[in-house]
Amino acid sequence: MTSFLRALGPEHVGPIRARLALVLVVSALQGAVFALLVPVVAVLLGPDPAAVLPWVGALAGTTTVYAVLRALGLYANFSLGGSISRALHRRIGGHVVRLPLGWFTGARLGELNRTATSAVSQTMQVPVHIVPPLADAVVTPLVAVGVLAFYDWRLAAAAAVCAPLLWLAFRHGNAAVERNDAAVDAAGDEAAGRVLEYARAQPVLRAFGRVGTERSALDTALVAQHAAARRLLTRAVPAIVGFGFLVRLVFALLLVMAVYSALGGDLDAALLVGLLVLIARCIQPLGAAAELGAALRMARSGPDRINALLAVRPLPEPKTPADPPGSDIVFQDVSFAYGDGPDVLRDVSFTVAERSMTALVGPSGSGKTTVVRLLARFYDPTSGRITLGGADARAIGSDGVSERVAMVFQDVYLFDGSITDNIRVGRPGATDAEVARAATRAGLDPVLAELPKGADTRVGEGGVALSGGQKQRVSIARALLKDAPIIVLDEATAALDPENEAIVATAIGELARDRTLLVIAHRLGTVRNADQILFLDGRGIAERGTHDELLARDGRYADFLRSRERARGWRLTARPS
Ligand SMILES: Nc1ncnc2c1ncn2[C@@H]1O[C@H](COP(=O)(O)OP(=O)(O)OP(=O)(O)O)[C@@H](O)[C@H]1O
Repeated sequence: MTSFLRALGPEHVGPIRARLALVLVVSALQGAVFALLVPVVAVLLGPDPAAVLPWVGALAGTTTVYAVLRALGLYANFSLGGSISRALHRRIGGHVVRLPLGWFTGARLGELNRTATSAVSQTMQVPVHIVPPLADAVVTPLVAVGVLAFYDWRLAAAAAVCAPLLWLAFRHGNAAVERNDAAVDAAGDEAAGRVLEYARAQPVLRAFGRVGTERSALDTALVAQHAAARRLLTRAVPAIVGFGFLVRLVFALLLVMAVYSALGGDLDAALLVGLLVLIARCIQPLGAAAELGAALRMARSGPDRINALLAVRPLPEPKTPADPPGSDIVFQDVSFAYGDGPDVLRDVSFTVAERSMTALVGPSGSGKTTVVRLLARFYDPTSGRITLGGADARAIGSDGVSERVAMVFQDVYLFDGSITDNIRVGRPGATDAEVARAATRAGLDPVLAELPKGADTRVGEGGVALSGGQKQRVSIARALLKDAPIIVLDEATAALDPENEAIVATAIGELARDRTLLVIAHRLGTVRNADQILFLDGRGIAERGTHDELLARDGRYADFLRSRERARGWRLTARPS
């Protein structure tokens, strides 16, 4: 319950407690209605049936109050369910937008998807569909035992002795679910992640003729999920059925005792019938307790999952963000590791002067992307500091950094909307004329002229597909519109056709003008033009200098270029003077 209330947030504690109180009152009233059946039946079958009227009145009154409160509870459930799911979606959404961009990896997206859908619905189930019948299962029989005690202490004592036994069986069922539920959940996460991966990897899989799912990671994950669910069922079902059996055994015992007392003359026959009615009415709700307990246990993973997400700490943000005018970049003794992994960068220091171009070069996995992620504040460094225009990125804050830095990546995400909408992502308040100008400067006009509705043509899902070079031009148009002083550019590794290549190069030249540029360089033309090249090797900067200086040194950069030259036809010559 604590985990559930924590997930909902403090403003829901009051309403949920009130709902819980109503549930308990309704269950107790149900017990009272059952209990009143005892005197009604007993008096009706006794020597003076006319004396039943006051009991019938009490039964009718209690039943009316019970029915009204039960109906109110059902009505409250509807609005409670809706308000819980709205509150949880707001909490999750409000939190996720504050998380560092580095948090959003592929696996995390699968997790987030499950948290926003099944975890929310599981959490909603608890007060709406699980707690009310569980309260009936526990409170109603307790009231019945109280009534038994009033009429026949031996029957009540027998019921009280059996109660711990039932409790143990209930706990046993819950423990069986608890032991296996975490495994089912983990297997579900793995399968959800693999489904996403399988969908994303379709081009690669098909290219290699891997059309089916047999022997794939997805297949393994689905089989594991199936096995985990079967294990849960095979462990939990016997425990749940066993509990139901035990409940019926206890009631059979009470029935035998009651009949035995009646035969011995210790219990009035009419009262016996009344007590039998009471006992019989309690079997059904109590019998469902184990199943509901298991459902409650399984639903707990919902709030647990939401709490785990809410516990991910956003990056600290300044109260009054710094707003430096400059756009030079300084990395000062920056070290960084992903989570508990090894250092990807160690004591990295470099300066990118305002309006200059720095190229990041290095083998795959050497840390180029990590450098630009740190610059864009996807993460904060583990130690050291990064300054933009002289102010620490942490003092500028995530929003301030994002305003200053425009990113042009090779895998451009296009929303399902028009090209204009997609460019306007760069600056949502931009006018149509500004968007059109950015499109022209990014070399998009020839593309738009070919499309049926020009810039209003829908792209992305359900719309026309753009080529890699065309998408990159949309990304450049976004950056031009954003007009940020610092540009981070990840050059396309995939070869573009010569025409596209020339247009993209011109558009990038347009973007780079008067701006500070940090480029993950894959093209010889770029490294030649860079004011500074930083050659990374997976720990830090192994070499730095201009293309000519580094070639003259004939070190690792020159080696790297030679291997590239062999692989791709880069020509290794110093810049013509
Ligand atoms: N999200 C992440 N979580 C954990 N480790 C990561 C993550 N991203 C990158 N790494 C690791 O950090 C190291 C540097 O990766 P990075 O992506 O910065 O290299 P890169 O030079 O950009 O590589 P490439 O040229 O292949 O894109 C690699 O060992 C990589 O496995």
